[in-house]
Amino acid sequence: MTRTGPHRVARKDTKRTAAEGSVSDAERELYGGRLRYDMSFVRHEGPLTRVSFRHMAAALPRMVALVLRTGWRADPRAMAGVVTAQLGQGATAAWGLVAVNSVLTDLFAAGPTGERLRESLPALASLAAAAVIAALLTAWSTAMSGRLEPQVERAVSARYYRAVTRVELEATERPEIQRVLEAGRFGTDSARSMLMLSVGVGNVLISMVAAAVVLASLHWMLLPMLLVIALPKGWGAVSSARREYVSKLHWIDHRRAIASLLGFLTRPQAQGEIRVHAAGTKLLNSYEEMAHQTEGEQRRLARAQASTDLIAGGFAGIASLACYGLLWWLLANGSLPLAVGGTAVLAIRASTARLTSLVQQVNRLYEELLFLTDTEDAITLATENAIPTTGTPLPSGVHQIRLDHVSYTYPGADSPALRDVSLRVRRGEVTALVGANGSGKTTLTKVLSGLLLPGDGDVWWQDADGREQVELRDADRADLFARVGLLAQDFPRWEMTAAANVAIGTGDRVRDMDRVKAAARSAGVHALIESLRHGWDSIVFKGYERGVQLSGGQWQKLGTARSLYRGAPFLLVDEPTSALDPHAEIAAFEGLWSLKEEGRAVVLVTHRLAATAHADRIYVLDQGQVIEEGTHDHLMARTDGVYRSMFTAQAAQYRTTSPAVPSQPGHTGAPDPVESGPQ
Ligand SMILES: Nc1ncnc2c1ncn2[C@@H]1O[C@H](COP(=O)(O)OP(=O)(O)OP(=O)(O)O)[C@@H](O)[C@H]1O
Repeated sequence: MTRTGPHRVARKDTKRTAAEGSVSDAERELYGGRLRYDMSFVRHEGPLTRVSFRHMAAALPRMVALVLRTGWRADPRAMAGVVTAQLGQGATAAWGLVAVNSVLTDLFAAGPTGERLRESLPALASLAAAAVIAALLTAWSTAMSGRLEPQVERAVSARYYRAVTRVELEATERPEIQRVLEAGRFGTDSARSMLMLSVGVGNVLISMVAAAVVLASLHWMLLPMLLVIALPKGWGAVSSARREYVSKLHWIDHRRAIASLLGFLTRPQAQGEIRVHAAGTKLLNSYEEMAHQTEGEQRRLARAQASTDLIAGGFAGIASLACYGLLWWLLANGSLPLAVGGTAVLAIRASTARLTSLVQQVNRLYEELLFLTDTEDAITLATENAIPTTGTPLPSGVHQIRLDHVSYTYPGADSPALRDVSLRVRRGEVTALVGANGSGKTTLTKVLSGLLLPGDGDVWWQDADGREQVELRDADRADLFARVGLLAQDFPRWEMTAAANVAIGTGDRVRDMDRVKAAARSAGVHALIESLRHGWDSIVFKGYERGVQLSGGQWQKLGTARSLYRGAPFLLVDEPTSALDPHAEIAAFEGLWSLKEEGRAVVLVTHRLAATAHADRIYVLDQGQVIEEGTHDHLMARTDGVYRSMFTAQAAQYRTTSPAVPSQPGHTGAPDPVESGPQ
């Protein structure tokens, strides 16, 4: 949205839309305008603000069908119970009205009062029975829907999350898919709300239909009368609901901006700058301004709301007056018995009171329907883009991965991240990937691990002599993933116990604490965890009971332990030592080297070239291409080589006698890079 008006919002400028007027200077300064999510649920703003009662009513069958289907799938008995209770409540409402009519007929009949009261006793008993049965049915409906709602929510959430976690990684990189998948998250609890609202709507609708049927059977004129009163009430309720919704929408942007801003004030990572850079003062002042702006917006909305209510109430009053006039005329000229008139008044009053709640609930039902539709769309899209669950199993003795002329371009990227890459990763070897930032190393590990499928070229998983082989696209991906251990640069830090953080490396397999401890020992983090007051049960996040704060390096060791615990034959580690101290780093590399001795394949992405000196094979990447390959000695022998130049530059930093000052650009002047390199 572009804005050309002055920054300060003039309060009296009533011609401005609510959206434009609700942006404060602070929001413009900190967020460049309204703080909006880049998600497709925002597309519901239009439909929801324009929607008419007719439109919503037309969507009602679809909503009901969706709720019934979801409920039936989750718990057929509870669903049947809810529907039966609802129908029963409608029937008792009709029965109650008929009983009221009988009571009034008996009371208004000719004869002595005592006799008339006695005459009305059976009808009164019937009325009481209807009330008791209605109460029982309400209780039953409450119990059944209470049992059903969480099941419905779980069913939809599980379907959604199962689907989105199976999507091909590349598909999640495409903005158009990512948006749909993300938007689906907001509808997972809509099924539950829809069920709750449907019960409410069903209840009101059935009792209103029952009232209409009873009234029509008493006198045909009573039905149009009910409708005439209902219409202005309905119009008023739709307008109020829509206004309320628009107000909520404008609040959402404000609330989001304010919450984001206040969140920083207490976020641990921001505490230093909040104090030292006075960022806290800036944020607090901005908060004051934004909150002030919001209050003004709220006042404006409240005034508009009051006007709408006044108009709706006025029309409803006029309609009621006309209807009661008509009723009076019917009673006066004897077309309607007095008792029927009394029943009509009671039915009309009860129905119109319910109407407002009906409209509000249908409005919310419609809103939830849109969100639930998003979830269903996300599930469909996720299923279409899912990693196949079938495929050719890998050869039992997989020994190597061979890449033949592999290229890969990220969706939306202008240039490929990998171009024509051919290489081999063998078990019993350490393969190092080196290169400048952005040269494609991480992307390559994603292709090697089967997370990304190349656009061109093949990735073969082969046995030792290459006779048995399966190409990545044909492979059973679950089988393939089972052979891979990953330590990504940005590996997840689960807010769980230390033990869970290691053992989560094997999914839902039963945790083996001996192996957890062995992996931690190899990663150099065992002693630290054992020394904690709650040991392996410590939650490795501060702020929880038993919570502890780990340093960056300690986390990296825990991440390494996780990938080791997996025990996979192909281990891909991306910058595993970037946060480690020198001794820990040496120990970590020694650990990786011992894995090679165990017959595993280690793919090491690192900028620490001292470590790559011992790798069996080094691939140097530049702008997605392999530009050099070989052993350390081989690469160092190339006088004009990129590897040699990088190694030399790094080694020069370790010379303590004279600092590394290149005599000319691109040349470090290091006399003997191998001897002066980090050890
Ligand atoms: N998810 C992504 N979407 C689009 N482009 C990406 C994505 N991830 C990486 N790239 C681009 O692909 C190229 C290679 O990135 P990659 O992360 O593989 O490099 P790298 O060699 O691992 O870098 P570094 O040493 O900084 O970790 C870069 O130009 C990067 O901008």
